[in-house]
Amino acid sequence: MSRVNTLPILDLSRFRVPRQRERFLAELRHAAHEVGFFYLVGHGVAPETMRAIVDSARRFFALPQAQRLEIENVRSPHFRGYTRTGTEQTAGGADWREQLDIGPERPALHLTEDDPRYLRLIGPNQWPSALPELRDVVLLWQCEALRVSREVLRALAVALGQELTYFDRWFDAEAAVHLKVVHYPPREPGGTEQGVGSHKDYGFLALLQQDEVGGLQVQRADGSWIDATPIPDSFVVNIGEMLEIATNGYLRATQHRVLSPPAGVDRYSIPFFLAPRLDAVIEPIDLPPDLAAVARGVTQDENNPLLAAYGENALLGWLRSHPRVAERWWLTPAER
Ligand SMILES: O=C(O)CCC(=O)C(=O)O
Ligand SMILES: [Fe+2]
Repeated sequence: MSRVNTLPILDLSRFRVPRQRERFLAELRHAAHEVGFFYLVGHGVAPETMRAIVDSARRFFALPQAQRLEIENVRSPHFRGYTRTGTEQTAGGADWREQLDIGPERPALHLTEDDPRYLRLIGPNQWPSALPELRDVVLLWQCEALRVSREVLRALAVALGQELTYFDRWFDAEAAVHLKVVHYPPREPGGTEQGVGSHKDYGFLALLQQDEVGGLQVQRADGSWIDATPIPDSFVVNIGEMLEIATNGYLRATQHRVLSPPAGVDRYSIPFFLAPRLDAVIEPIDLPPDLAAVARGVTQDENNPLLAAYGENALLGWLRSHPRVAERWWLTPAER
């Protein structure tokens, strides 16, 4: 097999043009099966919307630390809010990035002991009082990212021989979103190069807006890395673990990581994650025989078991990546 050096580029607008649709679907199927990662253009998100969120990110991370810490995620049982540099854990190491985690705008539920514990992930966001415009900018961007990623998911359903709306059974548009506004500070002399450690994403798919700096890398099957060099006005899309499970490994959830920018350079990115409902139990898709014949089975990683119930899977990920929130709100005294 030839060795790919760049990620494929897909133009989503071709999905809407009847004459181009079959060809687009074949390319999408190939990219999602072989690499699990691709650039997306023709998505229709206004350049101003993409620019506004990066501007807001710069302004937020330039606030005095005391103002960022007003909305620190340790104040939220729902893992929402600001994470300081070096406190998030991935692949057993600390990530050299700070971020704002934002989910669906919903009130917390009144829960009893008998409810599944992952329902406590539902709850309000925290917004910075020093930058009130951030909320509107982020919620508009979130709305667009949801529209685009749902269209990609629909295209994937068709590419897998299913109805356009196949994935809707596991889906609740109001609940399905999570995004991060991320700042990767420059590498420090003698410091770590781990912007974020190697990992796969949990949900159906991720849609990433990155600035012009670069640093995202995607792992090939032989363990080497491809640079996801920034392409202006594009998103980077990758397959999440739930699609790997649903397709018995026909689609690939690929390991990826970010290397810290060099001295003097800051990187900003906004990853968006499209997820099933928390209570969804993902079942295998009845794939067409030619696709089923080349499904590789689901990769089992003992550090990261793939569980069928999405909410439990997501919760384990949150607990692992944010130990301070876990300790404060989630672990019993015996577990601490
Ligand atoms: O910032 C990036 O380029 C990627 C971030 C990422 O993979 C993640 O947060 O899951
Ligand atoms: Fe990721």
